[in-house]
Amino acid sequence: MIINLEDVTVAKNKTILNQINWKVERGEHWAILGMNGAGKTALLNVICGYIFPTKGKVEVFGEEFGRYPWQEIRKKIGWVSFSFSEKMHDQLQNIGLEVVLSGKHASIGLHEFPSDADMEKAQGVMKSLGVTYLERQPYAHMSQGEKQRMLIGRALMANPEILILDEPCNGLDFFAKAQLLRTVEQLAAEQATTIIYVTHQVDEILPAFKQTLLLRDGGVFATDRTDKLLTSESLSAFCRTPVRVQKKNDHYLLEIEAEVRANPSQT
Ligand SMILES: Nc1ncnc2c1ncn2[C@@H]1O[C@H](COP(=O)(O)OP(=O)(O)OP(=O)(O)O)[C@@H](O)[C@H]1O
Repeated sequence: MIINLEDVTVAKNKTILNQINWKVERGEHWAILGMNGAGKTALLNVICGYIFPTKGKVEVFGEEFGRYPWQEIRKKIGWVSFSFSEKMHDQLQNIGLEVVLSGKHASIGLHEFPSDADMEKAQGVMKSLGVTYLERQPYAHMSQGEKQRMLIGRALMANPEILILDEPCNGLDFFAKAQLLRTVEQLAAEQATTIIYVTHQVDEILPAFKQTLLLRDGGVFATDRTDKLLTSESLSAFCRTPVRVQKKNDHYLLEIEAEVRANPSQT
């Protein structure tokens, strides 16, 4: 078990997370689907030890929160967040290769001359993400989609045992999104790393994410195999509104029933 949450509750002036139970086995790939304000970020913060649970037990890599130095746990987790890409001001002048290399020590710039082995690894990571062409390009001049892939590369440089992709398609146009999803799909197929993909969007949940957690109002609505959860019936209950889910070319598509009724040609 790589993550084990038991009855985790976080209460501030309101209940943010409510009795979360969730178990992740090493090597599994999970999607976390939830609307705005469902508690996705809070849940990630609990796992990474930035928010203390009010009640319940948090175990990561078999260690219990409160009984183990969590900075050691964090070193083994790569959390790639869209909001982080906005905060990378210090990386702006760095070229792609330097951004990826800096992930080895989770630093902003490069403080030491990289070894040949590190260079080789960074180049390998960039190749696997399809961004070799960005090795010499300043981060500042990259598109949003390229920056996102660069940040994934940066996280991979530290050999994380858990890779968290936190809404990585935010702000991407449909082409960049398709490209990024292809990269994620490939990553999930090739890497032994446990990947957690956090999203609002059903169509981003790729076949490689075989397990899904539906998070609603700070609580676990359901956890199960993705193909069992991403159905019209279960997502209608989850969304509290009739929706229709279809699978096309391995992608799930969700339509709100009212829209379908307004345009019967789609049925
Ligand atoms: N420190 C805090 N104090 C009080 N309320 C908080 C705190 N942090 C988060 N919340 C609230 O908890 C709820 C869950 O927030 P969270 O950011 O985890 O949601 P989310 O699922 O990540 O949403 P989004 O998809 O919009 O990013 C929200 O209603 C938020 O306002």
